[in-house]
Amino acid sequence: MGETVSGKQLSQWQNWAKKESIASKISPNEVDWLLQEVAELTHLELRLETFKNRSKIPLKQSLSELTDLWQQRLTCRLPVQYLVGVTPWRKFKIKVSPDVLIPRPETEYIIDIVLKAIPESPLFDIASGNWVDLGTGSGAIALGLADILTNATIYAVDRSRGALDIAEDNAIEWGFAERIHFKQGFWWTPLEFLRGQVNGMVSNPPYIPTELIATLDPEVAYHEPHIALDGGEGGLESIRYLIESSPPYLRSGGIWLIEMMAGQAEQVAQLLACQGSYQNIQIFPDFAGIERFALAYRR
Ligand SMILES: C[S@@+](CC[C@H](N)C(=O)[O-])C[C@H]1O[C@@H](n2cnc3c(N)ncnc32)[C@H](O)[C@@H]1O
Repeated sequence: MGETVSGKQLSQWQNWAKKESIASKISPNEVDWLLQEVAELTHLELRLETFKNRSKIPLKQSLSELTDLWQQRLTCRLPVQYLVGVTPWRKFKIKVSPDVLIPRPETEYIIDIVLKAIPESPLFDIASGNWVDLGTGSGAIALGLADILTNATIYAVDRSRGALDIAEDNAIEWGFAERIHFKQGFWWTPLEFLRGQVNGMVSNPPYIPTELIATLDPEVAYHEPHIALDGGEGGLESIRYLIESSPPYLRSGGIWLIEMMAGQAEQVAQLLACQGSYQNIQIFPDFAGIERFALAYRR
């Protein structure tokens, strides 16, 4: 339930939440992130506290509800994105819930790699036709593809019904409901009808070795869905499967592009080369210079 508070009251709450955050080794900037959503104040207004002298600030949730939320952040290490219910990703504000992986800033770059990869394909019509986002989660990659490939039809697959519900909401919110088709199932399985007709497959599959999951930050290990993280023993189970299963679906010259974990590039390139159906295999670094993306073209 919302309430209207004075700027002074909000500033007091902001200061309390920031102090508690610092004591819990959580970035105090996250408090402003929450307040941007709840109080509809800008990042700058919050940082400079220019709202302090306002007599009335409407809040979508009461201060006592905000306190409860912040306690969850501090004690349960619930990611702030799940508290707020949205996260920024490329030009989108994406709805998220604990049913989906929070789309990461690194993954934004996969859409730019698609743009770099398209001119290198021998297919003149590669930017249109059928494109696929396997393991769509919140639908972030599907939205990114629909945004840059304005004449393409996107098929977005996930095994998780909860994830697809969120992804569908995001597609509707951003006006892509007509061009993104959602399917529930195991990787390519719900897309049998697209055999030999896909121009591009883009995926950010689970790639964390099972044995490492318990060592991740509690925000990730306790709250993000393990189906989105767990890449099996060694981490390459899903990537290996995508390498083996994709050739029958891709047109000759079609794009195969995935995100992977630091340290997996050499093995992924080798698996692609040994499979025999791919050519022009390339590895791309993320903004930190770490090799995180593998691209190949169907022979
Ligand atoms: C790392 S998350 C990526 C989510 C989203 N694409 C992103 O980049 O933020 C991996 C996604 O793959 C889905 N997934 C895992 N195994 C799958 C399978 N066998 N078939 C289809 N989707 C699967 C998970 O539910 C999860 O949404």
